[in-house]
Amino acid sequence: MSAQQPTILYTLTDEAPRLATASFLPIVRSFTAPAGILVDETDISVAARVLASFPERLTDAQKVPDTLAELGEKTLQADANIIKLPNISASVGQLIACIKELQGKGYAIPDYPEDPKTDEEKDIRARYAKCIGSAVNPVLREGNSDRRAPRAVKEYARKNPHSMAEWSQASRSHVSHMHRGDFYAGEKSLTLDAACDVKMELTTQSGQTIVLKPKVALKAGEIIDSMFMSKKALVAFYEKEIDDAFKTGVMFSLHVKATMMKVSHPIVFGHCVKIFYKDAFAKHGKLFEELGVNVNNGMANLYEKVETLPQSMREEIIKDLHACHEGRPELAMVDSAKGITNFHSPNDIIVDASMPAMIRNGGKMWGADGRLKDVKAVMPESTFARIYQEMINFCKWHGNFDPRTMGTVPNVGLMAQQAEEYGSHDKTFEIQEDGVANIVDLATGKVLLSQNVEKGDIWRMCQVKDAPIRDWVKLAVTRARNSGMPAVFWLDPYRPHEAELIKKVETYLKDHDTTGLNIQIMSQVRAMRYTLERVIRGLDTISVTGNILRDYLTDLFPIMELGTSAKMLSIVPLMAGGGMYETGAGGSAPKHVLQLVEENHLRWDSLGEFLALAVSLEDLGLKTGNAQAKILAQTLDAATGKLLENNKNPSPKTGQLDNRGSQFYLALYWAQALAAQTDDAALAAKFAPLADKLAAGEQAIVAELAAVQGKAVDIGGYYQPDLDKLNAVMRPSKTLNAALATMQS
Ligand SMILES: NC(=O)C1=CN([C@@H]2O[C@H](COP(=O)(O)OP(=O)(O)OC[C@H]3O[C@@H](n4cnc5c(N)ncnc54)[C@H](OP(=O)(O)O)[C@@H]3O)[C@@H](O)[C@H]2O)C=CC1
Ligand SMILES: O=C(O)CCC(=O)C(=O)O
Ligand SMILES: [Mg+2]
Repeated sequence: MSAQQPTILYTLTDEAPRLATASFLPIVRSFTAPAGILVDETDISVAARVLASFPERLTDAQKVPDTLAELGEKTLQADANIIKLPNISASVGQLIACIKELQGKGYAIPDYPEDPKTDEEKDIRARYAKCIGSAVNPVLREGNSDRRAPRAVKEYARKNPHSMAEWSQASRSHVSHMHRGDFYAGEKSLTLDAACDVKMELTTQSGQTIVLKPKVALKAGEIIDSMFMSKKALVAFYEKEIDDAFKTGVMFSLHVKATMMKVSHPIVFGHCVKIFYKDAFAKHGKLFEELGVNVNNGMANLYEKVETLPQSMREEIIKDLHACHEGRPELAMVDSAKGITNFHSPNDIIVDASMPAMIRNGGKMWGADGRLKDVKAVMPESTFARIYQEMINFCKWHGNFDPRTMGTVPNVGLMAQQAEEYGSHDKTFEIQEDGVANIVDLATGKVLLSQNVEKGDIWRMCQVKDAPIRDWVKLAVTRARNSGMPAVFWLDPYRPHEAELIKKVETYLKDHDTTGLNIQIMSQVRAMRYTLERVIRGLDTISVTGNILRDYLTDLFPIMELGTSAKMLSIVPLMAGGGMYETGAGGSAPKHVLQLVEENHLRWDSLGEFLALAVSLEDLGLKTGNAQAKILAQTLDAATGKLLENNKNPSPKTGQLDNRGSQFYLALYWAQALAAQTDDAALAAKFAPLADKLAAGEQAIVAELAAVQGKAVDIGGYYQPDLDKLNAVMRPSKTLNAALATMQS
């Protein structure tokens, strides 16, 4: 990395965004090089993170640095300017597939020990645990979150509305959540006057004291919570809801966020599978245990383990599993064509994306027969589930939203420094024995928060530091001022954690000039209702939320308004002064990779990348005084607007314009805008020849990009594609490549 040159760090991630980067980075560099801006890449893919975990097993040539840790350190520096694409938050299944692929490529990394016994196996497992789930975002998110639909994107959606299925008042779809015994029910919370160190320990009924977490350093002003989910209550809840769905003939679905809540949600998921297949587990439970089956990783894990059995036993088990369906409701499918149900893997139905998809579909999900049906959406934790029920109630009454007229709902989210539940997995435990779970001040021995727990309960501690809360309040006021929109803090005074937050919000709002601003605090359900009443009248409202609602709402509203969260502008103003620009608010779309490999068509829309790059350049211009960076930003925005106007987004259909074609049009419009601007004649002169070459080559380029489609291609790997093969597949237009090359020479 060069210290002198202004630098943008561009992340290499996984799946569709990684593919799109192979063609987009050369374009970006052709535009930034003439302005003296360096674009460095940093590989934070799951494959790179796995390799960085086992340096001692790799040859010198194979070793890779711990780029994620390096990037995490960079976020603490004032000059950080990072473009962060979505990455895989791996399930155990995905991790194992990644390990196999890397082993096949000659990397001597160890197998994933599913049931570690020796110290060595425990060490390996602990290292791999750091690669599972949402392992990247929490390291980099050293700031709060500002996500919104840019005006041009919203306008485009108004003029080109995506499909929205109709809602019927007779719909039987609904949300079911626990009403007692969940994390919400018994939460305790406090704000610390002074810094201290605490431990988390369990005093069992038999009188033993087990230290679960020896030390957590807490700062003054920090809010901490202790909460638990009762296993007994959870299991009873599942029994009741499965039974209810069966009796009333409605399809059953379970929605969790096992990527982010990587310790608690696989357990919550596993209990549901065990209850659903209760009879088969009663009969074969012991054998499943011997086989090392862990349904917290989904039914896929069970089927895989059962494969190793002799045929007759295997057939009996499969028969017994099928027999369970008789007294059970129909299960929602992830892929009905392939027979993949909602229980296949906990990462297959990720609540922030799955619930909006269900609501957009008129409250329906796919059944095994490939038809859309009403569904019971089970989300055990009541804390946030109720917002979805409120939206469903609203849709039943008012009908589906209309993207042509609906208002917009940007979000300001409390996220920095592993705020709230999303930072809790190293402080989450499955209780081994009945007892009392205490958070204890290490210096004084005083018990700060205490819970009575039972075997199997999930107990966790969450934290949120004071500085991020102040920063969040400031960001909310700034966004309200800059946008002129009302801002609503979605905070529930009946929830102890949020009651503590409300006190702080009320205090810190006084630090700002809020004259003329409409800033309110409402519980989630009221906030949803208030926002939706405005939405259908075409009015805009900022949602100011904690970390989980940040995640949920920034998929929910964009999916209603724009058809996808990929078109969101997603900024993380880093607290140390730098900026991280996330691309979109969605994921990495595995289906897109499959289509590319089978048909050489990439439907991924890089609009999120275009939007992020523009704000990244704008910020770089402001902070380094590089006037050309500002011009690059303005012209890129204009080019993105033109791209939308001219409908040059990728089509999902093979044979039509895809990601590569869309990127070409962006380059054409960007070069034309740069050539046409009059603020910097030298820059205009540099880009005029490129604009001419791209305009003259349009037909040839589009034809070259279309000619390759329709055939299978090999990119040399899923988790670690072969770079030569990837570049060849993603950059098939000789005319475009030659034009871009003239800018870097
Ligand atoms: N910030 C991050 O790093 C995040 C990472 N993830 C990870 O992403 C993976 C998949 O998650 P999932 O919940 O399925 O969500 P996705 O957002 O990947 O997928 C939902 C659907 O949205 C559409 N979509 C999303 N982005 C784009 C885009 N840029 N262009 C076109 N269409 C898009 C696709 O629809 P269609 O198929 O119709 O084209 C896709 O199938 C998981 O590994 C998850 O952990 C998830 C969220 C955020
Ligand atoms: O990190 C992840 O797994 C998902 C992040 C996410 O969904 C979000 O921030 O919107
Ligand atoms: Mg999300």
